[in-house]
Amino acid sequence: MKWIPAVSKRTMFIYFTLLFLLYLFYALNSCLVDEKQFNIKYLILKRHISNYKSATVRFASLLGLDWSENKYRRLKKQNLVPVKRLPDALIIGVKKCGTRALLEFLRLHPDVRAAGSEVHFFDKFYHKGFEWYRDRMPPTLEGQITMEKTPSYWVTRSAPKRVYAMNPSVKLLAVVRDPVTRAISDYTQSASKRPSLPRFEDLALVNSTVGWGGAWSVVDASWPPVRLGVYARPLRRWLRRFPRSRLLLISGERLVADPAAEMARVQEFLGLKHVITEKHFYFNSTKGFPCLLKSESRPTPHCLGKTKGRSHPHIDPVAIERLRDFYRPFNERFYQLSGINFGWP
Ligand SMILES: Nc1ncnc2c1ncn2[C@@H]1O[C@H](COP(=O)(O)OS(=O)(=O)O)[C@@H](OP(=O)(O)O)[C@H]1O
Repeated sequence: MKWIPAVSKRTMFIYFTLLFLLYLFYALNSCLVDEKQFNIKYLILKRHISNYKSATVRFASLLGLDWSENKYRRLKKQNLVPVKRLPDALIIGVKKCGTRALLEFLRLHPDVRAAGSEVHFFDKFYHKGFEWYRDRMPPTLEGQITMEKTPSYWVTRSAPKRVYAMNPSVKLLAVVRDPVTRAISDYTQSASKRPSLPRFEDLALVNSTVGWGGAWSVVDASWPPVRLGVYARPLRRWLRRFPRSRLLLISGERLVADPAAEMARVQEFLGLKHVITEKHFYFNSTKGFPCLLKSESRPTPHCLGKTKGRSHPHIDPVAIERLRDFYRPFNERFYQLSGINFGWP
């Protein structure tokens, strides 16, 4: 203990004061937080910072009255730790109308997080329960929207009731497209998996093997690619459970022709800040579709996958005309029910 007298009382006092201040700083456990509690990307991955230049930053003490709480719980209390939640919004359909494009475009928004693949909870896996469903969702911060898309919900009879049971105020989105093009797109997908599939015309029209334009050529309304284009029926089912204001119908054609304008409607509907604009898209003339300049997963320009925006086979114009005649009254009913004239020929 010979060294003690070498240190003056004054120096000891300074040392202890410094030590105490250090302890105090640790105990306060201060950290920088984004006041708008925006998102994991900003706080954790440190991406998209440019989007939030205006976000104010403050020191937030994590010191609460309950000293027993650890730092993780305090962060969680301030909603700074992402947790898995049931969806706030669902893309319920319609198959081959542009549902993937809509989801990928929405994912550009920092306040939207979505399950990557189709979950099929309300049609195939409902028996697994809501905990199973929640577990399929990406973690989100408070204020972020959790989403998933499964186009078959649109035509699943029990889906409206089941979705309502999960959350009666969930927001629903459905993309619709000219049912004739939709049917061809649906057929093209099947034909890509089964090259031996008969011609579209032979499946869409019955008794149509001899010459086009024969009076006997009738549309096979039971063939799924045709049946799915009768939008009025499923719409009526959804509207029995949900008010019209809770369902946004998106034009598949406009999503291709003017993605930014359509995404403005979508962001408005979801109560999101208008972050997705023209500057996110470019038109790829080779593909013939709008593509993304960058996204969450890729920093360089890219289009949706090979299976989106396929070229369609040539279809006999007479078969097209038959289908148009078939759909016309159903389309009219759909326009009436939805209150929107999509202007399909
Ligand atoms: N930006 C962009 N890029 C590529 N494709 C686009 C885009 N926007 C809409 N579409 C149209 O989306 C059609 C596929 O629809 P879905 O994504 O709903 O298909 S699926 O039901 O999930 O299989 C797809 O149908 P096909 O053209 O038959 O491939 C496209 O017409």
